[in-house]
Amino acid sequence: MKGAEGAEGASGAEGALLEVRGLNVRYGGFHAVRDVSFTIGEGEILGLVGESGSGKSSVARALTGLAPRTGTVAGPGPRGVQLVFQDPYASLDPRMRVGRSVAEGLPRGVGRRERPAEVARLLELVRLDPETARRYPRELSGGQRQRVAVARALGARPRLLIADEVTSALDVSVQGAILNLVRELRAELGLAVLFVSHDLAVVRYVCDRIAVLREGRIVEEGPVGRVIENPADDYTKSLLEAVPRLRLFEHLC
Ligand SMILES: Nc1ncnc2c1ncn2[C@@H]1O[C@H](COP(=O)(O)OP(=O)(O)OP(=O)(O)O)[C@@H](O)[C@H]1O
Repeated sequence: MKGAEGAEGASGAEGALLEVRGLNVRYGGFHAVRDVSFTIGEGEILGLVGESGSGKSSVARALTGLAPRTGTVAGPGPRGVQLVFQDPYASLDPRMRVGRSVAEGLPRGVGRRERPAEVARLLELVRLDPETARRYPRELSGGQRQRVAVARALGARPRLLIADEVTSALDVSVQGAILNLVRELRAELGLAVLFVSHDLAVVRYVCDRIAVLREGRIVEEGPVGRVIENPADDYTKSLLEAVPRLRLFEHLC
């Protein structure tokens, strides 16, 4: 539901896919996310950055109902937003073949007979051989496992993917391939992404805009180039100074 305030001049709010206003997350007496507001447009990739403990995962989890929240979240319904976590080792059931894990993400409307073809389509979408369906997670590399987790999330045909530190558990050599996959999925499916990461090099490579979170509040938000080249906030500057390898992914562009 759109707020009644109407034209308040917030850039991008018009026609936004997701509109978050005054989001708060409290764990008992601890106030982890404080009055956070942002929008994500159709097919847009918004980076959410900040140091450990700044509240990034709490925002991601609150948007998918996994953390307690107050505030307004207007956007796609529950199936329209899917979350992919940092650790594909933990998010895939080790006793389940990949095909079954991916099939679990499909809506009920997909009949039993259509499922194998749909699973194959999803595996191809994340650049995995459909034969991968017969394998177990332990037989795959970390990058392949993360692709399986993305395939499962895509089964619900989301309009927004929340990617929470999806490259952090991977070798640097594999990170770029997963980042390229995120960009390709946006181009092919028009998927919007909330890309949560502590790594500004990663965020710079994949995002259109970034929002910087500090102690639960957004201290700066804007186009990724502007925020990284010319940060307005001292905290953003200190985050940038802590990242010695900002150019890492440029060769992939
Ligand atoms: N379930 C919980 N109960 C109590 N406190 C929590 C809970 N989850 C997170 N917190 C606290 O909320 C704050 C924000 O945590 P959150 O995981 O959202 O931060 P983050 O920026 O994602 O950090 P990291 O990158 O280390 O995961 C931290 O101080 C954390 O200890």
